[in-house]
Amino acid sequence: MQHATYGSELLGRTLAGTPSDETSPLTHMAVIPTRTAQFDEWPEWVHPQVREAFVERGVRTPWRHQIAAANHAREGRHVCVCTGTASGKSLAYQLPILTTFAEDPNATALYLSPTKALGSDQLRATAQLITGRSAFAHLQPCAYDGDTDSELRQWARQHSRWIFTNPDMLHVGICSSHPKWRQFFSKLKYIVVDECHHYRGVFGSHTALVLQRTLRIARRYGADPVVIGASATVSNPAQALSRLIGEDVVAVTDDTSPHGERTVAMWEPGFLEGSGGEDPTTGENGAPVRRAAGAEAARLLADFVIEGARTLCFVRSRRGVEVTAVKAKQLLAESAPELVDRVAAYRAGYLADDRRKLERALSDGELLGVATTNALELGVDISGLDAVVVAGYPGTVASFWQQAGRAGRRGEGSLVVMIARDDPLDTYLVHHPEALLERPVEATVTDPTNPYVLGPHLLCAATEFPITPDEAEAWHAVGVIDELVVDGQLKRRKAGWYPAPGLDPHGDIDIRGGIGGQVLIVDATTSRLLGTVDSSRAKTSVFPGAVYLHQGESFVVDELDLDDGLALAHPEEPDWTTSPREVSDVVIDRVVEQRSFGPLTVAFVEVTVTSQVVGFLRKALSGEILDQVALDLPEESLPTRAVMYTLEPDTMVDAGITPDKFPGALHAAEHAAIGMLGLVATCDRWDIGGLSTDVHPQTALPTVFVYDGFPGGAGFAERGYHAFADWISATDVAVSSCACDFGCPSCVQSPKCGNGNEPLDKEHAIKLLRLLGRLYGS
Ligand SMILES: Nc1ncnc2c1ncn2[C@@H]1O[C@H](COP(=O)(O)OP(=O)(O)OP(=O)(O)O)[C@@H](O)[C@H]1O
Repeated sequence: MQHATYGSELLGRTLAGTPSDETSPLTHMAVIPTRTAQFDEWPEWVHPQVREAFVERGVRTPWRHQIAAANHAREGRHVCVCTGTASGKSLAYQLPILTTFAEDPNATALYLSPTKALGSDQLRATAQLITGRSAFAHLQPCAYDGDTDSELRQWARQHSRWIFTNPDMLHVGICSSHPKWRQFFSKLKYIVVDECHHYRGVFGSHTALVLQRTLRIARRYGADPVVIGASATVSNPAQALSRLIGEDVVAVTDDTSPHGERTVAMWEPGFLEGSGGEDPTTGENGAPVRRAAGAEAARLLADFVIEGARTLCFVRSRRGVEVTAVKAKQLLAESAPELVDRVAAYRAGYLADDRRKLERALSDGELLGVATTNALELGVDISGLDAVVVAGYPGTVASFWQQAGRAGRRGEGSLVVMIARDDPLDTYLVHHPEALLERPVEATVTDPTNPYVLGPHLLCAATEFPITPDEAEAWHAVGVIDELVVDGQLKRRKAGWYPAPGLDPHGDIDIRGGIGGQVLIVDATTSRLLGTVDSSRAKTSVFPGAVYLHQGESFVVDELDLDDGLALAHPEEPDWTTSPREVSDVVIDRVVEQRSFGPLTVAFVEVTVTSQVVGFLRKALSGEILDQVALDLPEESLPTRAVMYTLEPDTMVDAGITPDKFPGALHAAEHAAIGMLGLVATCDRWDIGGLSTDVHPQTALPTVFVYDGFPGGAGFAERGYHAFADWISATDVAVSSCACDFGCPSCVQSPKCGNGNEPLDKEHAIKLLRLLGRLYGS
């Protein structure tokens, strides 16, 4: 049994032998104190068999927040429960749903999760809860997703009263054939939207429209379902769920479950030294390179395992997971060979059975350390670990807490270590821990009015039931509908809008992939389908020569055929990674909104970005550049939205930036700002792009654009526009506090720069960012 201060002690032992001066990897430590439980009574309305089921599973008394949320749902209010990981959110929705099932033998419910794996976990938990109880004999909870075979699907439609599915299947397999689901829809009492913080960006916008279509169908069949949202980490939960369903929502946020003391450490790996010590290893343009977060994570994982701490180590990439586990095993082989077999790797693509085995192995102590991708972030009943290592900021505060939340048994201490990667946002966070530890999780950005998302859903909605004028109004869809009418896809009649004959739009929407077609990635040696990639991203991710990773296996792409939507690859494990080089242009199509402050103008604009991948860089795994390879791929254009600023050249000169420094200053400031946009919007740098120029043909001024990498936009640039002051001042702090001399990946270099990170001028970028901060709002 560990004790309350276990986390801090484990950290202390791990730090032994590292420098204690300013080169110490520990940049900050925080202690989150123990919280004791607050209980409530079982409400009168809870069916005795439901209560019995919980008591038998060890839940003798519910926590207060569970009852608060359950009461709202029972009383017919849409509710979003946002309390920590493992705070018993499932009980909050199971209570009202199971009670309703026990009272009404025809009632039905839907459970939605962003991943199939989480859906099957929840289904299993529900099945265990009700097995052998007469009140639920006819419930037949059932999964209905891409893996369900057609016989079972038919059975589920007819017999199951609780369907566990995901937004993709709800869209393509349920809403599209609603007449077959008539009985189910007409009795639909509850819809659970689990892990609702996952529905962000384009995926979130699609899911919002799927949910709104689902509610609409249920109402047409006479039902009026209550929606229960759940998430450990969503900002403004009432608003987040309300955006998804388009209706009012109440929130329950006061977590009354108990947890032990949690120590959170921020960790920054030191710079790599060359073999002689005085010849440091360098990356692009001679920049210093830090020790990789994965290597540092492997060392901590091995250390913690030696200490006997049950540890989960989150690594961003699948390959990183394998490398971290292998390295940790190598370290253990040297110092504690008996522990080598108690470390394992885990990543997406594993089957439910493997997950179960892993959960069991971790909880009974057979395994002590597991390196994983975020596949284990959601809904796996692994909590109560002694330590969690987060190797690289997972992109959102929400994910960070989701991962960190796996540490800590009730009443006992635990340790969370967040290791910074060589990246401006990671660097900023380990030096400004308040921006991670004290900041509310970021607003989930969705934009269901994006015409590229809305248009196809309107077609689906119209084939489900004709769209009424009130609905068109509520979806902010009048303009888009008019265009669909002009296109001949919708017909206007008296009662509303009808689909053109023969229209079959459901299959054209890919809820996850964004917008447009898909490119299939195939192993040409075996004809095996490895995966798919959105066609708009194919040329930057599966260009000829690209190293492509699939579930830990490495492939090199030989051929990309954009017309046929096919990328052919062969298995190969080279000692380098590849990153595309791209040239692009931005044309401003329309200014949506703008603000001017003397010589500074900041605007939210609609743009068309034209880009062409012209080659790629090969980088050694240490970060060193090996060479550049030229490519000949077609030009592409992306209509999207951007936040943009322009500055008068004279003002820049007055601020100490001479015209010869404009390109490097603007380019470096743009890169750093892209890296930091994730601080104000739920996105990472791969969701957005940028362009800077010392004279833009339309503005005739030095201009910087940061745009959404999705047709029609995804809402990220818009957040940047509205949170411009916070975003730019954090960017300024990130760049100026970075310890490098001339710019490195931790501040102004970008791993996806189309120009090989040239020119970049860190010193003048800081002057530029200061100037923006001074002018903005003045
Ligand atoms: N009132 C309670 N008293 C004691 N244990 C409880 C109580 N409520 C739930 N639990 C237990 O806590 C554990 C976590 O519950 P659950 O999986 O519902 O949490 P969660 O908030 O949904 O977690 P996650 O954030 O991982 O989705 C389960 O093992 C559950 O049985």
